[in-house]
Amino acid sequence: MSKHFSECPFRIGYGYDVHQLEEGLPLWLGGIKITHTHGLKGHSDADVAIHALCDAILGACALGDIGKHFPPSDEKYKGIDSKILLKEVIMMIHQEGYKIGNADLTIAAEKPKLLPHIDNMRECLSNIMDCLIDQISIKATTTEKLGFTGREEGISASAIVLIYKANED
Ligand SMILES: Nc1ccn([C@@H]2O[C@H](COP(=O)(O)O)[C@@H](O)[C@H]2O)c(=O)n1
Ligand SMILES: C[C@@]1(CO)OP(=O)(O)OP(=O)(O)OC[C@H]1O
Repeated sequence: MSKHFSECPFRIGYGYDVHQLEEGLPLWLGGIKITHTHGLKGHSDADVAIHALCDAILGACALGDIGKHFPPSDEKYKGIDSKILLKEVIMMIHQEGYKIGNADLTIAAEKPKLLPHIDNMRECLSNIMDCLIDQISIKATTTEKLGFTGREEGISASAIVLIYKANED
């Protein structure tokens, strides 16, 4: 069911997510698997960066959040690849007539070093999001050993997204 949006052709959205680190789990971040001693725990593959991004995109369209569309209580999402969820979210905004303008993400992780993986993540996400790599920015930061990210208990991610109304012809 299509919603009635305001006349403004641009909308922005913000998303934030946290997942706990556990030894021995695979680490999925920004759609790619990264070699590390610990991975993130969740009902899905726990890709915290994709989850923040999905929430930002859904937020831009006032469509709720990922938990509303893909409930963690539903067995069908157990272990699911978050790239599948992102693709579904993109389809939802396309249905409303919107496309991705740009997205900017920050991942807070004490370890591992993410810089060598950032461009692979951007390429992976831009392919799913039907946009160019330069429309996706991903940054990494430590939290200087402070807080739960600093103690390597978890990783957080935040995302901001601009979407625009695409021409109908
Ligand atoms: N997991 C991380 C965290 C940070 N980086 C890169 O290091 C730079 C410095 O980090 P600070 O937290 O000291 O500001 C940061 O700008 C990133 O380029 C990283 O690669 N992986
Ligand atoms: C991705 C979903 C899928 O069930 O589960 P989790 O991996 O637990 O992730 P979270 O960010 O806690 O919640 C969102 C859920 O939609």
